[in-house]
Amino acid sequence: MITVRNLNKIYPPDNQVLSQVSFQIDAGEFIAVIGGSGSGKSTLLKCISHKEKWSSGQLIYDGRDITSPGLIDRWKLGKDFVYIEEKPILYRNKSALKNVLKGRFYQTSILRLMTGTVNRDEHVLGMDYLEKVGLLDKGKLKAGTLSGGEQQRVAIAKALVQGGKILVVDEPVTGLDPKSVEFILNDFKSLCKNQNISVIATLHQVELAERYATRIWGVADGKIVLDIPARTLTLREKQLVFGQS
Ligand SMILES: Nc1ncnc2c1ncn2[C@@H]1O[C@H](COP(=O)(O)OP(=O)(O)OP(=O)(O)O)[C@@H](O)[C@H]1O
Repeated sequence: MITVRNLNKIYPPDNQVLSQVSFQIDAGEFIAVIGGSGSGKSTLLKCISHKEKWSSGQLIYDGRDITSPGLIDRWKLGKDFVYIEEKPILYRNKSALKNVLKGRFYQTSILRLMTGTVNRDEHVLGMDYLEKVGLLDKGKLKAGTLSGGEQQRVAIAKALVQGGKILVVDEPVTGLDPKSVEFILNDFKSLCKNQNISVIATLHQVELAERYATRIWGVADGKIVLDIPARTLTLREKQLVFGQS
């Protein structure tokens, strides 16, 4: 579904953060990205989701080379690839439901976008997605009053309403309590399995990557040095990714 060849990212003037990164991603994969601090994980995620401009590299998506996307390709990239940051940007004073429905941007008329009105069908749709992430009873609450884990789940529901096919999520469970961690990672697992969505998420705890993901990427010095189906890593593999300690 996605093929990336020789992706390079250089921050000016000469900080090469990603070097010659190549990979393929299939629909339905849950890829956990692990690696030491400063190894380039976030930069890789931002490049995959086109939040950051690439310095060079080739991108093939759904069989089309869109390395230099035109207007329509850019629209498709914006709809299909959703980047969710550690602390998702939500409208804090708007309800969880209204935040989720912001994902309808790509399907809503300009008039309704401007007036912010929500019709019955949209209301039901938004509540359906809130139910999928276990927040049915929180739809009316202001996003700013929700916990960190609940805000993450609102952002996930919004991405699903948008019709996102590739969720790129930076540190989705950092700082969350164990119950929220389990909820979110199980949610990713079932989205991949049941809806063929691909999830690429950085995880700081190797055990979580081993337990929940289908594939593990280990990043060191701006390269993917480990790319394996998820399983318990050997000591040697951990050393390859994190160095000797
Ligand atoms: N906007 C930027 N401008 C210049 N350099 C940057 C920028 N963003 C990241 N970098 C550099 O890229 C390198 C990798 O950063 P990145 O955030 O991708 O690492 P990371 O593996 O996600 O780290 P962490 O686990 O600590 O979040 C760092 O040396 C950082 O200073």
